[in-house]
Amino acid sequence: MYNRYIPPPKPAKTPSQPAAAASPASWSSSKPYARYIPGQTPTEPQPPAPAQPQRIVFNDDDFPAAKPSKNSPVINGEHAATSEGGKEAKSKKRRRDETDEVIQGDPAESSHEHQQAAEEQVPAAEAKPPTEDQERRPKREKKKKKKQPGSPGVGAVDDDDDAIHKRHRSVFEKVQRSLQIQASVANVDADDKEDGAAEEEAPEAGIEHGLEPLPQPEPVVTGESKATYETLPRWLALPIRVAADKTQPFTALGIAPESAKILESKGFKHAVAVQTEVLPQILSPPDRYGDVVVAAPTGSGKTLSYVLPIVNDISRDAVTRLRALIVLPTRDLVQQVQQAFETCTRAFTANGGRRVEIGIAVGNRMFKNEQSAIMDFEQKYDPQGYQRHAKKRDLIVDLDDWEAEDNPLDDLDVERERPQPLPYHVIAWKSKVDVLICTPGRLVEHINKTPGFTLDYVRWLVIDEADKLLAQDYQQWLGTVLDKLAVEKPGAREFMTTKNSGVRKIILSATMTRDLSLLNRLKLSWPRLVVVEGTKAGEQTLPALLREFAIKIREPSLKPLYLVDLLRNKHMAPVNQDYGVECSAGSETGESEMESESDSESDSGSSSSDSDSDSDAPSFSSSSRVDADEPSPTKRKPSRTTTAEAPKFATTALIFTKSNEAALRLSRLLALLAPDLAPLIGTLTSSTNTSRRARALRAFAQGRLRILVASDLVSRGIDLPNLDHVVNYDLPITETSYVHRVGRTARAGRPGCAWTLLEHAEARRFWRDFVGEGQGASTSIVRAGVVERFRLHEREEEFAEERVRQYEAALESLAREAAGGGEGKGRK
Ligand SMILES: Nc1ncnc2c1ncn2[C@@H]1O[C@H](COP(=O)(O)OP(=O)(O)OP(=O)(O)O)[C@@H](O)[C@H]1O
Repeated sequence: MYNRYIPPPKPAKTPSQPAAAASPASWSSSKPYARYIPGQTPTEPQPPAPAQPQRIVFNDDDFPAAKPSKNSPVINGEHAATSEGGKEAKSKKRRRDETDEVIQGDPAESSHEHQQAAEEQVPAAEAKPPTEDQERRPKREKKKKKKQPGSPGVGAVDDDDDAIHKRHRSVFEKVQRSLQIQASVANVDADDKEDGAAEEEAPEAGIEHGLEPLPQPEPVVTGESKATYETLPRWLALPIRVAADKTQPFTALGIAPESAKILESKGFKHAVAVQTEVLPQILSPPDRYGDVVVAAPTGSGKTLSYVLPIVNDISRDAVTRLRALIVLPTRDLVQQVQQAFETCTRAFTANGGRRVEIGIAVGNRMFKNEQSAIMDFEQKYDPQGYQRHAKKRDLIVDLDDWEAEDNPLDDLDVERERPQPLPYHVIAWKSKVDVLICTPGRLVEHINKTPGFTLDYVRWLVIDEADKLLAQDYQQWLGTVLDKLAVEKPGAREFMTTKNSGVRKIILSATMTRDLSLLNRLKLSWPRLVVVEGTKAGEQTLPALLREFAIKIREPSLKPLYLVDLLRNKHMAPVNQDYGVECSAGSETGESEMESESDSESDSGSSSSDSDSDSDAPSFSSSSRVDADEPSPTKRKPSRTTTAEAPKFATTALIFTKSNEAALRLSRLLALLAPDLAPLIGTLTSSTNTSRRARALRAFAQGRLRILVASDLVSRGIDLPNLDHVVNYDLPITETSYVHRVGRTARAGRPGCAWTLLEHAEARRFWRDFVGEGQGASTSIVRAGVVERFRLHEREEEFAEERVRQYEAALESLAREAAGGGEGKGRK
């Protein structure tokens, strides 16, 4: 900021004063700096004219090259930045400023001056500070002269000399102050370095150069206040909780006694926890309506909780129409749920209800065959409709001659393949099924391509394994289906047991998402969330009777040998009563040892495993068909391999690998390393064709296969009756995946064991993310017990050389087979 000084009125000058000052001698003064003197009036004696009479010019030597500065003020229309000559040049500019302009009071400028002045090294003796008035006066006078160019010069020159002196003093004073400040700053820095800690210096008295800190707003105080509102919708924040051990007779839940009796004969004596809450939510008229979301652990009986009420409802309808859509992520699950529906249908038929027709839609058979399995037609007399049809058909015939490649009416190909009506008749389509159980992709295909396929009458939509299906929206299936379900046809969606109409959605998973953006896509109406007690939002609860073990793999290159040893270990024993042996983990003495368990007596090679199974355990899985021509899994014989002696592998195990390829390879390697187990090993991958998979599952249920090597294809939903052991040969990627994998055992209130093989690099992740142990650990998995560390081998030297050689030979053999020449190619 520049303030102009307004001096008091100037006294009149005597004629003698200006003459001396204006003489040429005064120009050659020894003073280092001279001052611009305006042109003289013609009446006065003229001094020898300098080259540039308007201004004193300084030698370039005095001002080495300087960089332009944008802060430099404009002088005579020429920016100071254009002058060259380094810092001295700035001084020059500054001096010009001082003589040509009155510039005062700008602290920043003042600071700049200090620096310049310091560089000039002016003797301290001259540094007597003038008063402010003295300092300003010459400038003011100079201004005045500028305004009156013709005024006499001698007195003015004297005044100017004084002013110059004063001005110099002012500059020197500033230099002194500046030097003092620099010295004090340097001292502080030195002290700081010496002490190793910065100490607060008392503020330097004197000029602050306008560097006071800007006023700052008050710091925001971040308290630990809690939100006064719930971020989740009410139905999600306040679920309906049901105790895990709750049971109730089916009759108390609205199931007719005759049906309950049939269910009991199938092994379903009473409703288990999740069913006790979900059945009334769906069955009871008329106050209960709206959608139901179910989050309950693996193997807790979620399937029956929707199958029973849906069959109960539909069995009251007189006509077969597509009333229910059940969407599942895999074909194997579709077949398994089909079995559950068949079982329940029998129960309700016994009660006098209409037989509910069940259909499936998966990608493992010809689409045409599937179409004809779910849709039927009849000829209906309708002359007008026939006319319309004939017109359309003629159009198609004409188009047949049209050989354009991009025939815009190619869509009518579908029309061509339709059955043709009799004269004066039309084709009336009708559904052959009441319930369609399907994978999402195939469902969309039927919606788009199957003549007469309509969702107009659908009033139940079930999405099982919902978190998976929502996360991967195959062919935008959900949007397509919901759009179709939004179509209202009067009376089409009326429920038989209530006065309600519309579509009811049942959404289930053991690892239900709480992601609202995903749940919102379901367009739920009046939803209720049912959870089994103990499950909190975001938690994934493991079955209560599951025991988990972790095995350290010291030599990852020999991992398959560890697996063989685990399978042969005495702790790898039957844990379900079908085999007549209690859970044996940690129950035997021998070379293997449970690190955290004391041993107790039991014999994994118990002869009781030879006896026929006599369990009442119910099951409706595809692998346990109850067809007349096949033995019931609940009455199964343990195995053809079971003899009077102890079986080679008395228990059952499902081994998970990271990929299809890994599963196929491990399966073959196991057979090579343990030839005696080879006939008991099966493989389940998505690259195995569906009928083979179904055969393997059936063989497993019947005990002909006892070891299944699988990819994550079967990690969800698959119900393998009496599966004793799950082995994580490869560590799963997510907690959710772990929960589903190990949840293949310890189902429906039975015990089971899960074994995880851990290479060194995986151990940390496992204990931290899946178990919740160690620094920074956190897991969403909730377990009743602890994960036990299990040591397979006692000796330091785990595998004898001979075994390692055998292993290498097996690997070579595998490589030969992979190259196409091996014998074992194409096995199970
Ligand atoms: N009321 C019941 N009484 C006895 N057993 C039952 C009952 N309900 C279901 N089960 C049995 O429990 C087992 C697991 O049932 P289900 O497959 O429905 O579990 P789930 O909760 O769907 O598991 P996942 O989440 O793994 O799919 C099945 O073998 C089934 O036969």
